[in-house]
Amino acid sequence: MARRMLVAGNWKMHGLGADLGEVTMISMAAEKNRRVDTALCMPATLLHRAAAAAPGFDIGGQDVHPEKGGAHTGEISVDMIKDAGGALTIVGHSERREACGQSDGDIAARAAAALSGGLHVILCVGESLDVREAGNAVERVTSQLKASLPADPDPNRLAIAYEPIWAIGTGKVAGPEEIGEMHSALRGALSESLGAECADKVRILYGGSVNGDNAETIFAVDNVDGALVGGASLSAAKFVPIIEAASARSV
Ligand SMILES: O=C[C@H](O)COP(=O)(O)O
Repeated sequence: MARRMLVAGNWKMHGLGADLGEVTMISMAAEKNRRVDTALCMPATLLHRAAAAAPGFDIGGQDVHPEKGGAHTGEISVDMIKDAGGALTIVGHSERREACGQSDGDIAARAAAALSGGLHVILCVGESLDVREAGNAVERVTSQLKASLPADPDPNRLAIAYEPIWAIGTGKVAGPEEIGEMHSALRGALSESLGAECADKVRILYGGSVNGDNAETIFAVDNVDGALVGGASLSAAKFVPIIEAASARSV
């Protein structure tokens, strides 16, 4: 089936109020490219202001806690993201898995809370270089996905992001064959876990050094339904060409 492309940016620990002009410019470009869905996942300090500055697309968080509230220093809840104008959140990013020791079960709980609270979710999976070089990438990442999936997710509000850890922020991009093999395997894993009809609706994004020069090639790969973009999402000059490449695929 034809799935709408989604191009999501992740600002990670970047961005001050002075950078909101970039969000406004990205919003204007998103409004001109309505064939694709566009989103920016912001640091918590900018969620509210970015949502106000970006009527053209969705603003989201970079992680979410499974509980509604409580003594969880440094965390953010579903209601806090929504209250700030957010519509989605990332869960399971490799930088959060590593920094916070999050298990696959933790990720599933975070995704479940976000979906039941009405947010869209981008659930990240990906292998280290060691695993890739040992030839175990597909097995590891499909297992990671199955163990990180929430029960009975709404497939229209769930996207998976395949992010090989060795490609994040390194300038090394997985080749089209590697991406195609992994995305096909992830579609299969979704089908085994959720059933074919549900799996067919879930978007699978690629993330890892995506930029305006390589986006067209990546988006041409089967089962690639968009991108999760880090560094190149920080400026309109670098992010808008990726949105336009997705839009060109969606004609
Ligand atoms: O969340 C985004 C990914 O970690 C990719 O980051 P990158 O585009 O800077 O490689």
